[in-house]
Amino acid sequence: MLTFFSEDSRLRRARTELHDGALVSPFECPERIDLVLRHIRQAGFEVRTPEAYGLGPVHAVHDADYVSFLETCWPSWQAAGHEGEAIPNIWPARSMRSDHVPRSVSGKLGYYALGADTSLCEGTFSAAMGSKDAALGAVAHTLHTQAPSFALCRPPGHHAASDQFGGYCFFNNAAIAAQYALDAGKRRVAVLDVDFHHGNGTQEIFYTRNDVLFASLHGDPEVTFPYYLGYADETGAGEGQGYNLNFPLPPGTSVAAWMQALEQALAAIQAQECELLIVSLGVDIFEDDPISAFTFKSADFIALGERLAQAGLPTTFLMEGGYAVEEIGVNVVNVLQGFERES
Ligand SMILES: NCCCNCCCCCC(O)(O)C(F)(F)F
Ligand SMILES: [Zn+2]
Repeated sequence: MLTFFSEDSRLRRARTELHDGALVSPFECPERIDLVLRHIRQAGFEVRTPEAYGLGPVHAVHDADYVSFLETCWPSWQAAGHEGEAIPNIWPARSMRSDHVPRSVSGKLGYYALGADTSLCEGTFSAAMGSKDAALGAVAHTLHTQAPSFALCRPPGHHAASDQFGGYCFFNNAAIAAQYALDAGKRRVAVLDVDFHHGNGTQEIFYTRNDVLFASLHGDPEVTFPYYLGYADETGAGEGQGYNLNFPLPPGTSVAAWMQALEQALAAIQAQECELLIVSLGVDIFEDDPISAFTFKSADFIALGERLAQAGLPTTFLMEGGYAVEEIGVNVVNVLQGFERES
């Protein structure tokens, strides 16, 4: 399967992540790229550098002030004399106001941040630009040829909302790709999120719209990040009512139960006559993933790819999560090869 990847993805090399009360080396590290690329190349997939699509497709999804913040935060943080990486420690929490963006970079940081797990640092903006270009290159290829494609997106995107970063995400690659497809003439696009964590950002971006059907299978937010979105009663609003489907599943969910939820998601995608399928492919549903709690074995990823091919839609896969265990490369390629064999 044709793979798109931008070397700019390597430019974000955060040193710290606030995890379980300590600053640790980030789980979402550049080495993930090499783990996946090695297996992609062993599988014989062509790897193509995408063209630079600029900020237009980003502004079609994200607010301009948020994009400007991402571009200027790191230099502003350094200019303010802060020693460490840019990590928020105050938010417009419930008791505060959120109709005003403070002038200070510390105030802006909390305003635009979902949480404190994602440090901003040198190269973050450039890497996010490379990541969304890979997504755009892949979806443009699928739109042009009907053939499936894969974008090795890093950093990931599905937690990024219209004006918020977090969960290792800055630009919502899946939303940017979906909007690009709609602008290219598709009447309805399905975004299927199979990452262990709920795609809160993708949900927020399309929540009141019926031209994107968002379906997500994920760890129950009662006990799983991002905790505050991803419940089954979130079904869309206004014109989007019925076009948002959440399938929260308890930690330890069997693959059989997970696949049953997938059947429901695919039935809805078929019923709503979607013309393109974008898969937010997180392979952190793997049984050995260090920060997740589902039970996929590597062979189950083949079955996942096969089942998605049976949906019969032009399909673009975008890399989301999956952490530095050797198997993430095997698991990604298993999905893509399973899909290709079944197509
Ligand atoms: N103790 C719980 C710590 C949770 N920390 C943040 C987890 C972020 C997951 C990111 C992801 O896997 O959903 C993505 F696909 F975006 F990369
Ligand atoms: Zn995840």
